[in-house]
Amino acid sequence: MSSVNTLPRIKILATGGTIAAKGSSMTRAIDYKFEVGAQEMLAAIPDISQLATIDYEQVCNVDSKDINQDILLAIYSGIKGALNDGYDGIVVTHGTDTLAETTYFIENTIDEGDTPIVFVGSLRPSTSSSPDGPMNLYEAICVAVDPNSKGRGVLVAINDQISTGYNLMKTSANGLGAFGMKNGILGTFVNNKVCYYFKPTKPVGCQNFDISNEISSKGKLDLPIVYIIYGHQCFDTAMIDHLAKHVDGFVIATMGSGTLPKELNTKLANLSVPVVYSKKAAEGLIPSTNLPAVESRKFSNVIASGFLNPEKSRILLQLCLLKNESVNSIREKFSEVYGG
Ligand SMILES: NC(=O)C[C@H](N)C(=O)O
Repeated sequence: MSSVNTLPRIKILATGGTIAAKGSSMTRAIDYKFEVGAQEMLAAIPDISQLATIDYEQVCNVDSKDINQDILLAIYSGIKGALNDGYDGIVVTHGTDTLAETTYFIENTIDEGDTPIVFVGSLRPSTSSSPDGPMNLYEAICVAVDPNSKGRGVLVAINDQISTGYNLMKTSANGLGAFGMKNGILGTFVNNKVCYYFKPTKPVGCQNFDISNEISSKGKLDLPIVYIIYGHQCFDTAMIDHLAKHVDGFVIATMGSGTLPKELNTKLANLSVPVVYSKKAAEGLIPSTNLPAVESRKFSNVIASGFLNPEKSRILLQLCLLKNESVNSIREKFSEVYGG
């Protein structure tokens, strides 16, 4: 009698990160090499074959600090391809340092329909005395096969926590609980059981940019150049004049909730490129009412980031500029982030 395999089909896209790393000893958590491929990662969780039929693709094997536009596009194309191929779920293995940038980019550029897209990484390399990667990968696949994961946008499974990729933020440079942000935690695990706290919904402010026309026939994407500036005491505004020659836009991490020294405000607000006012603080938001002279619209190039931190503001501004949006339309997109 022939048996029909009815297990969900999952596609793994492996990109590297600590989850794919080997260190020189079991206590060494830096200076590792990215030597673990998708096949070896899956070999560490043999029980997964009872839950899903898995195919994999090695997109690259790098530290996430080295993810550039070409790799970002390769991840985007890998996800698009897996969606076209009708997989039931997609899991992307990725380094944690820039995980939130990739998940935010994918959330805003891919409409996943009913197919869960789940990112996963680890804080310890595979050679650690107790690596977290295998369990994190196992749980990410559990999320990808769970019907309750549909309609929630891009998800992240790390350290027994399911989060939205949109709100994700690495809040600690080390430690298993490195993704300790307050907003955007959707659920947890008990063993391999996925438990959501909420019914499916997408985070407020998700955009849906169709970038397919902007990808060249050679498969390249040239995103506009946006620099992030970090506000601090004794800021030398001459730096802005120098940088402004090279950019299509700026994001400024303001000192508080939109506050900057007067001289810096005046400098930024007289530039011909858009400037998004974001924040150094991990939590809280910048409403448009906190922008300099917003009532009179005197400074027409300044935009409030809402809840978005500088990295995410950079990506949203890049996508808006890629689509040649006016400053007013960019401001609208940012205001959707907090309903402002
Ligand atoms: N835990 C990690 O994955 C950190 C690593 N440096 C990366 O982002 O690739």
